[in-house]
Amino acid sequence: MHRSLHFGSSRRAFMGLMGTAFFTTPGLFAEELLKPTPFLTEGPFYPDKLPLDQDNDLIIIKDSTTPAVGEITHLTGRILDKSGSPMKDATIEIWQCDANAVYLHTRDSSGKQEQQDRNFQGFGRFTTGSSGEYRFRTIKPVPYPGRPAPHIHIKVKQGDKELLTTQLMIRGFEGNKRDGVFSQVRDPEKRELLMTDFKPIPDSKMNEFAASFDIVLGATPDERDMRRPGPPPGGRGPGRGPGGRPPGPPPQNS
Ligand SMILES: O=C(O)c1ccc(O)c(O)c1
Repeated sequence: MHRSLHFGSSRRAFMGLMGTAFFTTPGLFAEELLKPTPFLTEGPFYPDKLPLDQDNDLIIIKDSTTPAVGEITHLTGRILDKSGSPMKDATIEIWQCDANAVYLHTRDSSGKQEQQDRNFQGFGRFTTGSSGEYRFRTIKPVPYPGRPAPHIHIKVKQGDKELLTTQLMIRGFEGNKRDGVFSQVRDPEKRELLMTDFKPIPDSKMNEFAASFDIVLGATPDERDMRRPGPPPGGRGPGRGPGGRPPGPPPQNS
């Protein structure tokens, strides 16, 4: 009793000393679980034809000498499991519209031939090594008609398994509050987990940005289910499971 009390108070003091590092340094304390990155819909524009160049540099297609239009952004981060261990051999895919709001999808680009930036790769892939780190060079996302929150679509796979589909938003961007898709994430803490700062890189001659975004895998199907609001007043209704979703496969967002 005395021992554990003593341990408790010294642990608190230790945590105080560690400050936020305790909470933000994954893998330091195995018993601390990280908050899983929330799911968000794939949206309608995962490329229908993948580009020939699928590398992690979306600014330059193959060995072109003309870069994409837009504000160059270095997007980096780690793919972690809930206990903070890096995930090796995880493939992260990103896709986003170009600086003129055109996706690499015929349903979007066919009516926008004039405005499409043909120098933007629109889609990229990176497979992690043992550090779990990933790295992309892309553009700072821009608003899309009907999507006032600029965003980068993300999918994480391991082998044939899709582990997470989500979207990354720009922290502090004014349009975030008006975005209907992002509003599917109601919990402010979860919204926070889908935003990061896009910081100007000091002294960058090309006014580049750096954005860091760690992805934590391990959301359960219920945590991924953003479509259905909580149980209606007076009960969940017939045939609904404890998560408030009807039995059967998880809903597909469109
Ligand atoms: O619902 C839509 O129109 C829509 C458009 C673009 C997106 O990136 C998206 O996720 C949804």
